[in-house]
Amino acid sequence: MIRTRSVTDDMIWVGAGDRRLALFENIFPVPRGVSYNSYLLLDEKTVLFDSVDQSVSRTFLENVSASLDGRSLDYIVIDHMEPDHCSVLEELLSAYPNAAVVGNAKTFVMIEQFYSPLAEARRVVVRDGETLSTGRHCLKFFTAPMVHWPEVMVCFDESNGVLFSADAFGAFGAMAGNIFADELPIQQEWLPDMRRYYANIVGKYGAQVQSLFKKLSGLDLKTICPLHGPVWRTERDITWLLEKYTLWSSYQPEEQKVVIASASIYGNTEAAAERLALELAGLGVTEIEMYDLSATHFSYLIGEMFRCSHIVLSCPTYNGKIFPPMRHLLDDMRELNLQSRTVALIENGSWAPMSGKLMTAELAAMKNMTVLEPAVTLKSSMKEEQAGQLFSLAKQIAGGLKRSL
Ligand SMILES: Cc1cc2nc3c(=O)[nH]c(=O)nc-3n(C[C@H](O)[C@H](O)[C@H](O)COP(=O)(O)O)c2cc1C
Repeated sequence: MIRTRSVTDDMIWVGAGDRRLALFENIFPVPRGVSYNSYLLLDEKTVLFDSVDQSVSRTFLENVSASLDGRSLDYIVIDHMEPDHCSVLEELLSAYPNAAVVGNAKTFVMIEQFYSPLAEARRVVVRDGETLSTGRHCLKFFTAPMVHWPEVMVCFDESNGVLFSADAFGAFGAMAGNIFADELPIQQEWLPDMRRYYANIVGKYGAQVQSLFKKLSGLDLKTICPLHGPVWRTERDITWLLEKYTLWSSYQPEEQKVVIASASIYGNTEAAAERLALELAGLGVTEIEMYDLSATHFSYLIGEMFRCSHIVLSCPTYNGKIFPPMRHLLDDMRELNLQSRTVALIENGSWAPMSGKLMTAELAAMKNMTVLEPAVTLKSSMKEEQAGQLFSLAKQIAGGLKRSL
């Protein structure tokens, strides 16, 4: 049964959604599912842009076959070799024996690493800036190294302004019929999962995303077709999307807001974090998010940290170290290159509190982090006499927020 949608008059979305997957990359929760997008261009030559994950291969192969409607497949463009887009490659190659694979030199190295050797006759090697004519359409390829993986490239259709953007501009979440951003509640429902996807999957590579933007500047982008999530086709949506990506890739906060990352074993450190939130609220700060690190997957925190200008890290000492959930979060903050945030610290310990000093050292290894002084130190639990210290911290945060508003 065919389950496709037309994107342009001669290009079809032939992808599929997976709502059963618990963890994307076996690590990121996807409660709204995920889509694997693939697109078929029906020009004088037929071109398939990327493919899908094994889990949706049956739907996908049916979609391709029905959309080709008896025609043969001439090209399979591989913008990204990650298995969630390529694990059906061998099935495609045997189902369509005349199809040649279009990729760059690095693509073909990875094909051989993951799969069987590919005959020379079935390879079309493209370099950065090269074009391929398919009849009415002219496809231009731009390498985009480390916009997730080293072999990544994007493909711009010069004849109609469609950009096949690989993992860039992707999102977690499976679509239900409405595959276009202008049909979906993007700001209300999709934005948190777009940001979480960007921050956790591509966040580390802000500089590489910016380099890709430079290559694409001057192109008239009419439609953006990513490998996950909605297709973008209105000028207003594309402008909004590019603005978000400009902020995220330059590690600028989207909003003047506070996110409190609370780690706690028995609740005493958490109580102090809650008191800080109340002091902030008392000072007129309206948008405060607080998460328990043991109950919330770190990817949500990373998403929130890419959004918010101010971060509070609240954590007890554990065997002379930082309590492990916070350690994991700090590791990820550094790995994903999070930078240019203001951070306040609350530490705790019953005999030798160390978590504040250790968190400060971790933050010093990140770029342009401002740590507010002094951190609040608790000895087991917060006493009312310490309320003044939390109030001072809240005043510094609120003052900073107001200055940047
Ligand atoms: C397994 C374990 C190891 C701990 N290690 C330390 C430590 O090395 N230094 C210290 O001062 N406190 C240590 N503590 C004590 C806690 O940091 C302290 O009781 C703190 O108040 C707990 O805060 P909470 O109520 O937010 O969980 C440890 C507690 C546990 C359960």
